[in-house]
This record gives sequence, structure tokens and C-alpha cells, in this order.
Amino acid sequence: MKHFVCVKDFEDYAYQILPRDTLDYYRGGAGREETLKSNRTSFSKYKIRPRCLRDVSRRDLSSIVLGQTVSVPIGISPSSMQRMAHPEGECANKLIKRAENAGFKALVLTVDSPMVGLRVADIKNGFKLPSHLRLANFQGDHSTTVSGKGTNTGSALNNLGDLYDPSLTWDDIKWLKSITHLPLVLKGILTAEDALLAANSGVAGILVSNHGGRQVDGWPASIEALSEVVNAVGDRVEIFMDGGITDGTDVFKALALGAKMVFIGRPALWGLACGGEEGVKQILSILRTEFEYAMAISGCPSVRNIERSMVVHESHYSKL
Ligand SMILES: Cc1cc2nc3c(=O)[nH]c(=O)nc-3n(C[C@H](O)[C@H](O)[C@H](O)COP(=O)(O)O)c2cc1C
Ligand SMILES: CCCCCCC(=O)C(=O)O
Repeated sequence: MKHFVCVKDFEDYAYQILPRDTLDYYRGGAGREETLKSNRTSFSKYKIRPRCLRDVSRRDLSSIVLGQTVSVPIGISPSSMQRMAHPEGECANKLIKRAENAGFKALVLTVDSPMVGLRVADIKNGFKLPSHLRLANFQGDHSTTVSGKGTNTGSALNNLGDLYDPSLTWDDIKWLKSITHLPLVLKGILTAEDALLAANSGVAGILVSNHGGRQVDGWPASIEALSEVVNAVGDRVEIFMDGGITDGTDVFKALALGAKMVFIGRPALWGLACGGEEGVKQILSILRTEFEYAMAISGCPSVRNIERSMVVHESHYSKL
């Protein structure tokens, strides 16, 4: 990993070392993977309008997120089945009381998954969890493995029995809020309508996400949907985003468009595959450095200086 200098270096190497069906599960998206691709390509459509002569000799990358200071507003999104990438896997993936007891500061509930999306590569590969691995959070339950038989219209992931509950509604958000004192963040909201319902339910945050393009092809890129959610409720709840972040300039763009913090999914998996915990640390360190350079050279000594006017859609320049 010594000579790896960007997320792409990790991604390329992970493609070489991971078994095909594991790689496809991590890499892949739903359907024709148009949403997956647009998570990346849409970032390129936004341009940074840099400012100059603004004393960037001292730089502060920290932010306050849900009342807590974070040293840099980049986090890791939840990804299942990490132990296929590295034996260390995810070392903290707990349920509500365990999360509270362990000192976690917020709960994130994924609301874009009444079912698991249809992923062509997983269906073709007959994806299942390797037999030595279990879903650790479901120990004792009959569904601790993902080995159900796939069909030509679904993989084992589309046959998870009662691990998924497609009957969930906004009433369940009320219930969840009633059993925990932790601030609740809903992950997977892409519309102003749902953002308003979420804010009215008293959630503390919304993570704008299309689940890495893995649920339904045709959903917008997360960065495209971000402004709709920010405009609807950005003054009432904290807004976060994930999907397609692979560079510090992506972080800058998302923050300028109203995200308080961004999260990465696959880049962390590539780090894990290439170097375990150390690989994940390197991914975060690379993104941090790139973000610091994007901020400073664009004229922002601190995260607070990243203003909405500093990022525009590329169409801005064709109108001039
Ligand atoms: C292999 C894999 C497994 C995932 N598992 C989950 C999951 O269990 N729960 C969840 O909310 N999101 C899950 N996600 C979605 C991520 O949390 C995140 O939204 C997405 O990966 C962000 O896009 P990115 O990979 O382009 O950074 C998964 C993503 C991947 C790639
Ligand atoms: C408890 C098993 C989870 C399988 C699906 C995880 C997921 O969200 C994904 O995108 O894959």
C-alpha cells in the first residue's frame, strides 16, 4: 500500500485481489447500474468557484455534527459483510441498546430498504455469504447465514426471510424515537416530501443516499438530490450525504451544497481489502488531505468558509 496515493489506487488493487463474487457484491449496483454510475459522473457536473487572497495559512477542518466535534466531516457509511474483504471486518456493528451502552452518539436507520435491490451480478454469481461467516448481529436467529438459494430473478440476498420488514411506516419512526435517547438519523431519503415527513417526526438528521446505487436503478445521484432535501428542511435538521465520494473535491462540493458531513461506502471497503484497519485509515487520511488542499487552494481556511456560492452546476458557465 506504500505507493497508493488516491482512492483509485486502492480500488484497482482490490479488484485484483478480491474473489469475483465478493468484488461484484461490493462494487455492484441495481439493474443497469445507471444510478451507480451517476453517483460518480454527477460530481463532475459541479464546479468549484475558487476565491483567492484569503489567508489560508492556518486551516481548520473540524465541524460540529449533532452536537459533537468531528476533526474532519468525513465518516464511513454502514456496509454489510465486510469480513469477506478482510478477517477484521466491522468491529462495531451493534443493535440499539448495545449502541447506547457502548457510548455511540447517534442511531442511523436505513429507510431505503424495505427489500434488498435486484443486483444482476449477484444473481448471476449465485451470491451467498461464505460458509465460515455469519451475520453477527443476528446470532441465535435462524437467519445467521445468507445462503438461501437464488433464482433467475433474485440472489440469496433477495430471500432473507424476516431479516427485512417491508411493512415499516412512519409510525415505526415514532416508536424507535420512543425507545432511545440517541439522536436519530434517517438514511436513504431523496425527496423533499420524505424530508418534510422526517423533520416532522423529530429526527435529528437525514443522510441523503441512494444506497450506493444498489436499490433501484433510476434513482437520482445523491449529489443531485442533495439540494432538494437541503432546501426543504436544511434549516430544521442536519443533512448528510453519501454516494460516489472518492476525492476531497467531492467532499468540498457536497459541503458547499449543504451537507454537514459526508460518508463513504466502497472506498472504505477497498481500504479494508487492501490493508485491513490500516488500509481504511489510509483511505480516510488521503481524503482528509485532498479535502484540506481543495479548501485551502479554493480560499477556505475553515469548513465554515465553504459557502453555497462556491459550487455551481456546470451549466452556469455555458449561460455566461
Ligand atoms: C457492499 C455494501 C454493503 C452495504 N450494506 C449496507 C447496509 O447493510 N446498510 C445500509 O444502510 N447501507 C449499506 N450499503 C450502502 C452504504 O451504506 C452507502 O450508502 C453507499 O455505499 C455509499 O456509496 P459509495 O459506496 O459510493 O460511497 C452498502 C454498500 C455496499 C457497497
Ligand atoms: C442482513 C443482510 C444484509 C444484506 C444486504 C445489505 C445491503 O444493504 C446491501 O446493500 O448489500
